[in-house]
Amino acid sequence: MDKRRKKKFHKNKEEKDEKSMTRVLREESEINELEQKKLEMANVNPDEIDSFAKFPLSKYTLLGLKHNGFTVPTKVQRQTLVYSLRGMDVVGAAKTGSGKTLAFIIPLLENLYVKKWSSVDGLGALIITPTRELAYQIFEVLKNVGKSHDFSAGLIIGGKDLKYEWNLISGCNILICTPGRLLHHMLENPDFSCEYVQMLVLDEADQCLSMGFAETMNCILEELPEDRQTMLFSATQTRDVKDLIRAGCKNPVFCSVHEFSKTATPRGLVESYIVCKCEEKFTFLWSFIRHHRKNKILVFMSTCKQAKYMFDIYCKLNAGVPVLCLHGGMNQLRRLAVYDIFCQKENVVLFATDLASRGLDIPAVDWVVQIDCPEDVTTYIHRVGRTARYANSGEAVLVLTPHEEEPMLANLKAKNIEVDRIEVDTSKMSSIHTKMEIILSKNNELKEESVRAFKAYVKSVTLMKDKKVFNVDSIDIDAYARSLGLAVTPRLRFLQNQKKQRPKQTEDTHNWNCSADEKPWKSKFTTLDFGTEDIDEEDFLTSTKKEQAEIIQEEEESSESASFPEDLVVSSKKKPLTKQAVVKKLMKKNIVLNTKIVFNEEGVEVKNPEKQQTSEVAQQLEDQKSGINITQLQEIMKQEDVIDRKLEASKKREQKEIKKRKEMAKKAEEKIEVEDMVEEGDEESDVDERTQNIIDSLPDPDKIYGRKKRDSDSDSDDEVSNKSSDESDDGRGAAESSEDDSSSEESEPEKKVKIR
Ligand SMILES: Nc1ncnc2c1ncn2[C@@H]1O[C@H](COP(=O)(O)OP(=O)(O)OP(=O)(O)O)[C@@H](O)[C@H]1O
Repeated sequence: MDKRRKKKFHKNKEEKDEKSMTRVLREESEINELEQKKLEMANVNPDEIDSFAKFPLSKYTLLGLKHNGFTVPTKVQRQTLVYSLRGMDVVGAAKTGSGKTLAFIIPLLENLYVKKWSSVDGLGALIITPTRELAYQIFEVLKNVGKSHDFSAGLIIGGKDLKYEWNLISGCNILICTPGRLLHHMLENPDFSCEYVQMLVLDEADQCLSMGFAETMNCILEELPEDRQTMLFSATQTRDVKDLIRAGCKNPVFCSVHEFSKTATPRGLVESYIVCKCEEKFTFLWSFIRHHRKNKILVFMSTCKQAKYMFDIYCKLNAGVPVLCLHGGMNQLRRLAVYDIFCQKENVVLFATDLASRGLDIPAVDWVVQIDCPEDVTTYIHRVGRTARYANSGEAVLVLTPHEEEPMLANLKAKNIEVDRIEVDTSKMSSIHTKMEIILSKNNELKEESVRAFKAYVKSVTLMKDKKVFNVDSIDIDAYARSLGLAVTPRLRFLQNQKKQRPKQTEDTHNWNCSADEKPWKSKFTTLDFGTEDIDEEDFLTSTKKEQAEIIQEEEESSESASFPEDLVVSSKKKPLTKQAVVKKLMKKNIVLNTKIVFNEEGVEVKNPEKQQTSEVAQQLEDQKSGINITQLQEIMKQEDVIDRKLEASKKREQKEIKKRKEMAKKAEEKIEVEDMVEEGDEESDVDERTQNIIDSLPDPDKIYGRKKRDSDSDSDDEVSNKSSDESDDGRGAAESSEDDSSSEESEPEKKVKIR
């Protein structure tokens, strides 16, 4: 290094040191100031704080808040920050969309800052939340608001190689995680340490502490140091002291912001319900979606299988609005991509399970439709809370069956939730059962999906805890199956078994066909009549028939013939094969019927391995340290689509080749048959010639035996002739085998034909 460069290097270093020194000094004096202000806050009335600047917050946090447009704190933020900033344990309860995320992110950043937490100190704060989408959303808020701070944050939500995450998360100061994945790291990663964790946040605390996560959470909580600050947040907060003790809360301040509010749901939310029979739900949904095509709609269903089926059938039905689905059966990339698309689009329908019911902050959702009755009031509150967030308005409609109506309304009323009944304009309704049936009759895969959706729903009703609301006997099983497009009602073994076990008495009391006196609510309201179809729908029906025919043709060409050998595809003309016959044929052809199902470490089924193929960008994403860039995700989805298309194209090419080969083989067979016939003709003349030659070479029998004797020996002549013919057969065989040899070199299909 020459002198000049050395000098410059030293000068730069000095400048850097000076800068960091001033920063350290400035931060230190700021921290002292903040500590002083925090002490004064004990006497402040939180309701009088009308700006974040009035809180003892660092410049970095205030900058982050300002950049993201947060200047005035919400009620839950005001009420909780006065305690949480002083390091106290807080149990926060506030309506959905009221800003609870910032209420825990701000104290988390501030308290680490005041403790001068740095990379060498390791993990300082943990945020645990029940779903991946929610964890991702919190991570984004943290990234944006904490931009000016020096902390490193990580997202652990599964779906990535565990070992790869080991080293990466060891340097993180803040971790946002789902319970399962966090425990995975705690158990399997020797480098992972929670020894110095200063703060624990449980978002959607009641769910985190619920039965479903009980074991996992207990293990996690055992590993955390007792001397820490704990913050619990939820719209439906737990009040169970046992839960609070389990979570490690010490003298927590309970901030129930909307405790005395008239209703437990947001002010800008218009809530209503409709009553219709189970089998009429999908007609209602179809008409609702068709009449709200310009809106963003979130439809909640009970099970993954229903959400998947609804999405797939709506893709075929063409509702005139983009449709999406979000459920636990999807892989992480798709889930996050769907979530992002739904956030961005203005008119779109999302079929989702309760996976999407909690915490998701989706902008501008116009409608929340609960096509299946929620499990309980808590679920209801979270589902409807996906609309009317912060200062916005929104609408929610709950679909109840006549049986569910009375008990569910009573449950809602008990929690201060009033919903108005709306009568549906039946003249604008049209049935889609027939359309669904047409599609299913030609699409086996979809039919199977429909069966699965049917069974899953009935099972879910059977398993619901609240037996007053949910009664499987109130469902007209056959009619419900029809409403899903099924021509035949699938067998429900679990229901039959259950019925066998149940005493007859209870069955009778819950019977759907009970007398009018036993159903007081039924006499109050008229049942919906979905008889009339509007013109719009009529047009739709004609157009879809054509489309359906095309779809059917395509599917028959691509899927069926591709996956089954020709003789197993039952054509309409042929006699249908029995199940046993199909199985026998499949076994003969060495086709494996039961395929292995592979699960990943998260317990999620790994679908078609081809589908696991990821594009380059996807692999880059896998290698990322933490967090998911949504623009990158979109890019991945595009590239994945290209790969999917290529795969599809190559499959089609393969099918074409197979078809071509078969045709060639057939032609070759025909050609050989013709040649054989020609050969036989030639040979016959050869035989005649040869026979003639032999006959010619023999002595004249007339000369030896006289005319009479020869006549009586006509049989032996035949013998000679037969023998010659045998010889000629042999000769033909030889000729053919030599032909075989030559043809085998020339063309493969011909050989196949010969062998067969
Ligand atoms: N102080 C604020 N000023 C303006 N907007 C805010 C403020 N605080 C939060 N918000 C906005 O309010 C919306 C809802 O916030 P958040 O997601 O934190 O609600 P939540 O109470 O956690 O809801 P849920 O119970 O459904 O999880 C977000 O879009 C957020 O950006």
